[in-house]
Amino acid sequence: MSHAWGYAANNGPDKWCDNFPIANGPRQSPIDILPGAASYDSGLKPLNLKYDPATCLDILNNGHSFQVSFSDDNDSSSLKDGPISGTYRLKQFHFHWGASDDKGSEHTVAGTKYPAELHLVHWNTKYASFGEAASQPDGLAVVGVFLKVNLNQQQVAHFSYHFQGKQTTFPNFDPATLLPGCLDYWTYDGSLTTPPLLESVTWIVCKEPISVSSEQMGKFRSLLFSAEGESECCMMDNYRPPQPLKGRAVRASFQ
Ligand SMILES: Cc1cc(C)[n+](CCc2c[nH]cn2)c(C)c1
Ligand SMILES: [Zn+2]
Repeated sequence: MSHAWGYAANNGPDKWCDNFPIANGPRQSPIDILPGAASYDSGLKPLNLKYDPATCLDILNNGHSFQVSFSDDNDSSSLKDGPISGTYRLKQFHFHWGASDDKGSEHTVAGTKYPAELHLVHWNTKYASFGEAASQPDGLAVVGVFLKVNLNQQQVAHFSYHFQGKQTTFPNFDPATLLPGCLDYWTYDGSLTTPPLLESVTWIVCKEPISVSSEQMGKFRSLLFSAEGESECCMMDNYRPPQPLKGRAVRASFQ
């Protein structure tokens, strides 16, 4: 039977180790970030993010989140500097969110959960492809951005791709509009937060959240885990809880 992992009681994060034993590995994500325990590293460079809206391809409800994908056959949309060396190309971004505004982020800050978290997934161009990079310890760099709800905040973007498998073109979206004004960050070595949970991610979590409207959160929660024709199951609480730090250092780019 194929791995039908999800976020329900019968197939959710507590069950993933049955098919993906790395779930209990030494560098799993997300984590609870303790600002007081993070060490300021003056050697960390500012993030150098360059995004070209022309590389934006499509938006897909993949049954676990909705994902906006980018063409990655050149460095038009890429990440350099920060904690990484070399050039990492943007592959996709997606979100994780809760059923209510008191939960939804994957990373937490001294136990604080945000209503949602954006992940911008980049892969190391020292490898031939995203797929190959995803299996290497320095293969991926994911920029995490917390979302907070600001009443009557304008929409982040009009995503409403309801059913699993629903895909449509999504031209000229500029992911830079999703970045906070201040790019101070925490960084640590971690993993994908969904199966296959590969331990290949340099995490870069921005300290400053971005604001979304409560209407936008409502739109997220109107998406469906289920495919057309199946009994409808609203997509929400699609987040993995924090995992043991297991001695890892968390560094801060700011004092
Ligand atoms: C090869 C690969 C497979 C998957 C499900 N993902 C997404 C897993 C994920 C979602 N949020 C954080 N990690 C990535 C980034 C790479
Ligand atoms: Zn994610």
